[in-house]
Amino acid sequence: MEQSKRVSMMREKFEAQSNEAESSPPPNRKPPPPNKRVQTNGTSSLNSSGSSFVSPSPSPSPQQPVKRPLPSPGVNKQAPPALPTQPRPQQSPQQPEIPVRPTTPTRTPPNLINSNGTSGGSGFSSSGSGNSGYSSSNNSGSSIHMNGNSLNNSGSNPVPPMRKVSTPINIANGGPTTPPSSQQPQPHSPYNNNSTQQQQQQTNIPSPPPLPNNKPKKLAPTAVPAGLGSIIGGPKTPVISPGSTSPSLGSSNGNIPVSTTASAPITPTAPITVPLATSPNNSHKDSISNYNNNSSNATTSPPSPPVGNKQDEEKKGFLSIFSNKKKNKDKKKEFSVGSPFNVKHNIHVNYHSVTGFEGLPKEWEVILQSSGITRDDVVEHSDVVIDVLDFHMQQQQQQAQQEQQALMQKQMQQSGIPAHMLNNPKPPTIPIRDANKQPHNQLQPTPQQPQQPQNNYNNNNNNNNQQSAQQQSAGILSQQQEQQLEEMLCGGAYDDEQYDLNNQPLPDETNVSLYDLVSQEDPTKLFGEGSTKIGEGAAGEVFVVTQLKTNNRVAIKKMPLNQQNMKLIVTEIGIMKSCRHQNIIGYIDSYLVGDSLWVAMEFMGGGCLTEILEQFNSVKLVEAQIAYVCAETLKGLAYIHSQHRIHRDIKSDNILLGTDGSVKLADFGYAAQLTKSKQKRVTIVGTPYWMAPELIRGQNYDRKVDIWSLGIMAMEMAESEPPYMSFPPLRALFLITTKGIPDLKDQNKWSDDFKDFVKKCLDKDVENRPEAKVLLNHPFLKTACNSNGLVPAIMEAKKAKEAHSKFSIH
Ligand SMILES: Nc1ncnc2c1ncn2[C@@H]1O[C@H](COP(=O)(O)OP(=O)(O)OP(=O)(O)O)[C@@H](O)[C@H]1O
Repeated sequence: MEQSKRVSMMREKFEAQSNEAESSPPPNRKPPPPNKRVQTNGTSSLNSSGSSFVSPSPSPSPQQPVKRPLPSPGVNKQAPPALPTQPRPQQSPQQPEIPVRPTTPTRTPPNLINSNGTSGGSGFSSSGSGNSGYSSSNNSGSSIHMNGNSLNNSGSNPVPPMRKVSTPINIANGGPTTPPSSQQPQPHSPYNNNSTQQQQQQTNIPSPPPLPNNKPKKLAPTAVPAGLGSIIGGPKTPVISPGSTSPSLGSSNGNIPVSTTASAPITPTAPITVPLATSPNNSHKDSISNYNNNSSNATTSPPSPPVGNKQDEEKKGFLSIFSNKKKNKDKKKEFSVGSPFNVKHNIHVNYHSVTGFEGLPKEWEVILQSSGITRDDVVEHSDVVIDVLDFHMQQQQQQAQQEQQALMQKQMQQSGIPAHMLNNPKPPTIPIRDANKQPHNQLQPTPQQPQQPQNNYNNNNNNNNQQSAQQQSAGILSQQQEQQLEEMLCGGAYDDEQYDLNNQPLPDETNVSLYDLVSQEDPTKLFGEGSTKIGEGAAGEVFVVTQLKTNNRVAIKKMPLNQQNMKLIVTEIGIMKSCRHQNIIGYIDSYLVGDSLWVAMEFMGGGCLTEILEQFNSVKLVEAQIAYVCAETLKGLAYIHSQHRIHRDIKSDNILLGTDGSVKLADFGYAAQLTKSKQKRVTIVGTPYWMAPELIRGQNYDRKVDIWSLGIMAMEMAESEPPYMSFPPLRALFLITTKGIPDLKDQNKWSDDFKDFVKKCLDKDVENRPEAKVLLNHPFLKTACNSNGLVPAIMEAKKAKEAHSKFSIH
């Protein structure tokens, strides 16, 4: 596809998403606290208020030897309902399919962006450093004035300071499942000051929460778009100053009128509508148009197309690289010009014939600045740059969505109406395969889940495949299956058959609702009163409590519920519940408590693998330990892959360790179930540094993305951090995609087997990248220690951590 067109579509999509974001419903998962992965010793008690676990936050230790990533604002853990995904339309103005899952603070990526959304060195600065050719300090070109402002200026910085790098993200490239919501206040936006009374009402006064059966209404086009639309086609339309020359991003074809070129002055009283798409039928354009003009008929003669003089052709701006590729085509674009009102010129985009653009919309500047992508990169890998920018824009949009959702959630809480009831009177259903036995006396089978005995595990009888597939989608294990699972859970021997993909036919999609999955019991009667907070992530907080019946310690993850994360949570617990394997965290049950869902699971006293890696200065894993963790992780992966599931967020943070050295996969928030109708995925989900290239590019991908992430995790264990951690996420994504993964730093330190294992996991050619089951036979894994071999590292890391924390207290 032509670059200019792609840029144009990307912009269109972004603006449409920005609009959606402004009008999208309340938040999903709880935004992450400043410090994730904080182990605390605070205790609290359970109650049914939904916020019963209270635990003092640990004091941050300034003495931590290894800094883990702070949350990256632009890189939000996004949640996909993985189950069923929309294909990724290249030109979709729709929202991401899946709710945003807030970031979790872990490692600290470089923060190249200051509070003004600018950084040095990228050459994209609008202030014109003059070094790169992407900016200009010379305003010899003409200037375009646009009304409105960017997210940066409106208090919603599109690329806020980095908070966390290891933040999982999830971007579905299909349409949004997020119904638009009521209005959001527009903090500090100049629009608020300049807009009409109607605008003020719509942007500043939060509407009451929607009634249960009313689908939240999408904001009228009067909503202030969050993204570029706010600058370009937003509430205030760009006003072209007399004689201005277009620095339009897509000026060559007129697709992306950041500003338009006008051969004649247009006075502030003249209505201007800036089309955001080339298609005259583009509904998004129409909506913007109507918004701007309050009159869909207000059109005037089209302004001249971008000036195609020699200087323009020589422009060196970043986007000209794309736009110049087809510069002579599509110049005759129709512009409808409506009447502006109460116009103010807040943004000035200048174009300098030599140095490029000055005053580009903040979002674009920030994206370019933070990416660290050079002009040469763009020339060489323009497709990748567009993919990465596209990806980044969607992230920003999701970020904005999160913030709005958080606000709405707060309003709902204040109104005393449970968020999940307001947003989601009917529980969402998603297709999952509940292969597990329904918990006793809790769940009534749904119509889609006839309770029939079945054999969906290790079914070697091909004749039974069809029947088995049906049974799988129905759930419930036979006695024999139960037995097999119990053996596995008890650490019994496994055989290769259990990981055979052919033995597990793709399931049909089955709709399962949250209410089908949760227990109706009162957890406050099941667990002891004292609880200790042991962790915190984007999805919620984790506590350890005592199960009264067994006197065992169990972990409870408490996740606030709302419409956005409902699907995600259903996916997570649906998959957890139906996974029974020695290397998968054991699911106990889940409970609805107020507005929250409590998920009870097996407690892993060793914490997560990251906790060892955080103590890298004092605790270093040796190859035998790395091989052991890789092998155990692979067993878990081979198991879930055999069920046609993809974890999609494999990293040290999601590997939990027992004090006995056991290793288990956790956090299935981003897992996906492949089904007969959806055998590949396109949703972009994961955590940037661990993401496979095919996933970053938004291509069809499958379970092999987990193998890639395992390879990154192996490097993480060797070097304490994943490759490219010192780069900002966007740059890292670019490097992963274009350059692949660099070799382990100290080549002499590691065996050939280990290096080969890593290399095989990180093969960019998906076909060559081995399946989990195949990798289990890799010679490197033969060198693994046993579970006892990992225990010392777990204990040492704990000690080191305690020592640091004591040190920091005194
Ligand atoms: N079963 C468990 N046993 C012990 N600790 C746990 C358990 N589950 C979670 N934790 C701790 O709580 C932390 C957060 O848990 P988890 O990763 O599941 O939450 P999350 O909100 O999904 O996080 P993320 O932001 O990574 O998605 C983990 O890193 C781990 O330290």
